Amino acid sequence: MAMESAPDTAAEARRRRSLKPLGTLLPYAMAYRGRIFLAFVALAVASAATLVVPVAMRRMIDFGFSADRESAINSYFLAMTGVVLILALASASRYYLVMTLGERVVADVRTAVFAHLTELSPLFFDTAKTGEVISRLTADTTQIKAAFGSSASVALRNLFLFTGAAVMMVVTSPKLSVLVLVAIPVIVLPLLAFGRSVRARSRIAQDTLADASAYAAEIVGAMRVVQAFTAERLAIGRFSSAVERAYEAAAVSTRSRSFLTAIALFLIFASVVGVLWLGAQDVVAGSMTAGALGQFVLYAVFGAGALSELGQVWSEIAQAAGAAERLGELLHERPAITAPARPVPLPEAPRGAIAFENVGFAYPAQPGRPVLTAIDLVVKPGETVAIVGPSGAGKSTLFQLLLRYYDPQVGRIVLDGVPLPSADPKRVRQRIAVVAQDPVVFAASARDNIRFGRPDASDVDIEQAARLAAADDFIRALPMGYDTMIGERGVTLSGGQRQRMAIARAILKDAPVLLLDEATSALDSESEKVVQHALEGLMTGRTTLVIAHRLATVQAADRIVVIEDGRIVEEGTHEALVAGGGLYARLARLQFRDAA
Ligand SMILES: Nc1ncnc2c1ncn2[C@@H]1O[C@H](COP(=O)(O)OP(=O)(O)OP(=O)(O)O)[C@@H](O)[C@H]1O
Repeated sequence: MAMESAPDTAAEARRRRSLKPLGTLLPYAMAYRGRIFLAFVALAVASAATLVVPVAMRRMIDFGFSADRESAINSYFLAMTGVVLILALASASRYYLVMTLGERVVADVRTAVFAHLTELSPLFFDTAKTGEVISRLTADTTQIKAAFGSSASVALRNLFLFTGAAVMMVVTSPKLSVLVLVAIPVIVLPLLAFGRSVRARSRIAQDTLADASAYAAEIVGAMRVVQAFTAERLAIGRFSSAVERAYEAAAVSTRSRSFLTAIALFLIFASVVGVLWLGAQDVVAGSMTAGALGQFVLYAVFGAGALSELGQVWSEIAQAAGAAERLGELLHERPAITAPARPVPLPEAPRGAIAFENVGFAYPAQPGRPVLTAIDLVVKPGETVAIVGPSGAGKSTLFQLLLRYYDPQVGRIVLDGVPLPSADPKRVRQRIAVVAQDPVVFAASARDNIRFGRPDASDVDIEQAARLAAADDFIRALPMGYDTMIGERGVTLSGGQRQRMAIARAILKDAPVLLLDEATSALDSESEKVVQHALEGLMTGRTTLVIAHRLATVQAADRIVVIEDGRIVEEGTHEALVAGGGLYARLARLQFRDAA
């Protein structure tokens, strides 16, 4: 990943140079075999046409320029034009075929990686850096596009050209070819040695740039906070020094690149001049025609050009191999939670019966710290259970386990008679509707935001759900009603409005089990009443677990479960628990507004 800035170790460098990871992409490319074949044909034709040009030139020099051969001149030039036309058409076809192939393959890879991401468990996203994942999806795939598109075709074309030019050089003049053969290591070896250090420097430049972008992304997401603390100067200072570091690294890398260019140009052209000089002696001595020398030099230039382009392209392809490797890692990441080979079907006619049996759990990120201990909780179909407890007690974790984002290390959870690990997690989640404390709205229309609850719902269903959730009025008042874009790049909704959207979503989903995480802060008492009313409608006839922050909720619940430090410490009705004078009585006094 471009983000990592660890220094290159030898093993790392070896791995980097291996092209094996590109194999990951082979299946994606092979879906377009026909196009690859056509690209090869175009490539071969273009290379052959290029190689014909020096021969034609030699003939013109040696035989063409004499007054008595006027018609021959005409036909040579005509033939040349024909060759050049073929060259142009074949090159254009190759370019088109190869570039669209790159775009096509990368589009498929992106979709595959994204689809795979949606399958991964929350455990992966607990530890993965969002920026890094996004960079794999965008930057790494772009590198692959370059490799599949331009680089691969440039490499192949130059390989063709180099081989052809080398053969034709030997055919034209074996003696000069031997000289060139001696010159090649003199040119190539220093360039190779120097090229490696240039690559290392440009990698450092890339990494520092990634650091700067990561910092910018973080600040852009938190601009309000930065401004609230008037920390703009601090932010600018840190960003500009990150940018400066990136500039310094880029300047160093560019300096060594320019130096490399100078050396390469000098060595290559000095050798050409040398060969030309030796050849000129032969021409003077009469052992070689001027045309043959011209032809030879042209092939030598073609060959050298091809070789230097191969060198450049090599590093691009190696980079793409690195990118492919990182994408491969992502694609091979297995979700921690999967459906068993033969999942036990949940009983039809869902009842919504939930049982936590002696559940003990610690988040995989902190295995040594139990968050839930010995939780025994049976919730009957249709029952409403309020969960109360201090912050960090483990209330939301109960929901996460029920949704099977994680598996408990001890005990088990049973839904409608089926232990969760025996069932298909997707089927389990289909039976559960969630209204989160801070509901997410997507950058989509209000209608599509609600439709998220049930993708096949009709517009009528959606508006019905919105009415029940007391969201219909405010949605209709939006500039374009249900078609108003909300979320990022759209209308910003208030906390209470977002909650009602989420409730509408849950109503639309019409699942037998409802998980509510009440928000206290988002609502004023007026909208609280509206939301409460909407929720009551939603809760009837469903099994409901609600993390309760409101007195009204706990009073309406069939049962209250009090959690402290991951254990159930009290259980009963509001009145019984207040009378008991335990933790709940204390919490109730402190926590519930208008409790007095
Ligand atoms: N994804 C996670 N990875 C690691 N630890 C977590 C994760 N989510 C929560 N925790 C930890 O688990 C503990 C219980 O968190 P949980 O969210 O269940 O508490 P809560 O009772 O819902 O609190 P609150 O009322 O403040 O939302 C906390 O100490 C928290 O730091």
